[in-house]
Amino acid sequence: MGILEKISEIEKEIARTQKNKVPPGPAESKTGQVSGPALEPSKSASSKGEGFDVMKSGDARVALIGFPSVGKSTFLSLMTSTASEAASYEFTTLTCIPGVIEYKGANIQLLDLPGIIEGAAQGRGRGRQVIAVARTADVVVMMLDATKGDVQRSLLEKELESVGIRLNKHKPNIYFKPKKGGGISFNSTVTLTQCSEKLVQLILHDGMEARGFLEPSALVELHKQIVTRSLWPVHFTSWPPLNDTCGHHASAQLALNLSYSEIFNAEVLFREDCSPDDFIDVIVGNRVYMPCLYVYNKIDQISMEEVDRLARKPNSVVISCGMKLNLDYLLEMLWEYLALTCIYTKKRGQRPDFTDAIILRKGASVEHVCHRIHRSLASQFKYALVWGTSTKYSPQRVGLAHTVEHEDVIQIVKK
Ligand SMILES: Nc1nc2c(ncn2[C@@H]2O[C@H](COP(=O)(O)OP(=O)(O)OP(=O)(O)O)[C@@H](O)[C@H]2O)c(=O)[nH]1
Ligand SMILES: [K+]
Ligand SMILES: [Mg+2]
Repeated sequence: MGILEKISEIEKEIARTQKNKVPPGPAESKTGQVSGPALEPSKSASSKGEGFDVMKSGDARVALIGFPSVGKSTFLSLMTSTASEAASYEFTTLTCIPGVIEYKGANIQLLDLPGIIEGAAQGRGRGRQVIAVARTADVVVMMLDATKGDVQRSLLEKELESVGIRLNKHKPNIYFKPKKGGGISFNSTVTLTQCSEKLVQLILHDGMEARGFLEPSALVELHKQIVTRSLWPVHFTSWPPLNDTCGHHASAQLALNLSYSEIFNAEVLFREDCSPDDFIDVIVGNRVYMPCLYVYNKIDQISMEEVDRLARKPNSVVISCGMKLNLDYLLEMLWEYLALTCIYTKKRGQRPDFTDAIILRKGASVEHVCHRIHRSLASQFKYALVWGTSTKYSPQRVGLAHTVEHEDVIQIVKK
């Protein structure tokens, strides 16, 4: 097959599998002025912003995480006007290289990073710095080599998990409050299929409480979880050692000691059917819940069946940087995952200005809007009128603390 035929084949395949996967209701710009990405690689190599302490800039930050030589730098050079050196040898990139994607009027900071490998979280290579940068991102793009995607993906997921990064998960809806006394009060507003009051107590209490509740296989699993999440403030011992008990002594008496700080008094309310892992995340705290887009690059190297399989995976996009395939769709998905809030302003007696959106992160307030318009506006602020989904009535008078929502229209009234 010639190269052009191959490209058209892949394009057809992508059209079949991916185009209809776009989540409903994308945040279309009302102006219709969709500023496309700069697809031409830039010649001007920028040496600015090297090292890992890159200033946050623009409306959102996306970090490129992946094994060496999956095409992260090639991607940055394609999507932004920054050139990042790409080469066929591993660890070409040694620092954090920032670029900017201009899309729908937003400036999205894209960070090219060194490749990471298994053991990154323990400090292998520059893994620790890379993961620290990933923690600061609004969305992680996990770039994978389509020819070896699945293995790389699960290894990297484990690395990120181990430092408390939770991908494509929301914060578990569990109310948890340690108390001075009164024991453990446990309640749930939904039917629980993975946790029970007993298990919650077991997780909160110290060692001996656990005896008899857990099967050896469950203990082995628990132990694995604790070991893989090395940052847990959890101490775990068992006797006999778990390796010996695995499968052999099904009825062995196990002494389990699991402790964070041995919580005996707390209020626990499950508002969601969470797993024991989710609950432990809540106790430990300090977790980062982050959207992640899995991007399989180099699909020019794999069979059509494989393209099809990868394209159908959840949270996944297939691309080829080499052949510039499906990059527009990737941008659309990225925009969805960033879930930015676009606000339109309106002057008194005039129609809203839909040509110039103010782009903010989710959860932004009227005060954030003011700061975007003018530095001193918040100090002169009297009230604002808001039309849109964030208010009960349209318009509604609101104060600086009011949280705006996507596509709200706002009119600010000064003192
Ligand atoms: N066949 C093919 N090769 C690609 C594609 N994208 C990138 N490459 C090649 O893959 C190699 C590695 O690309 P880089 O952009 O340096 O990869 P990287 O992930 O930045 O690598 P490190 O910085 O070393 O971690 C280069 O030889 C690229 O030309 C693609 O879509 N198809
Ligand atoms: K490389
Ligand atoms: Mg690179």
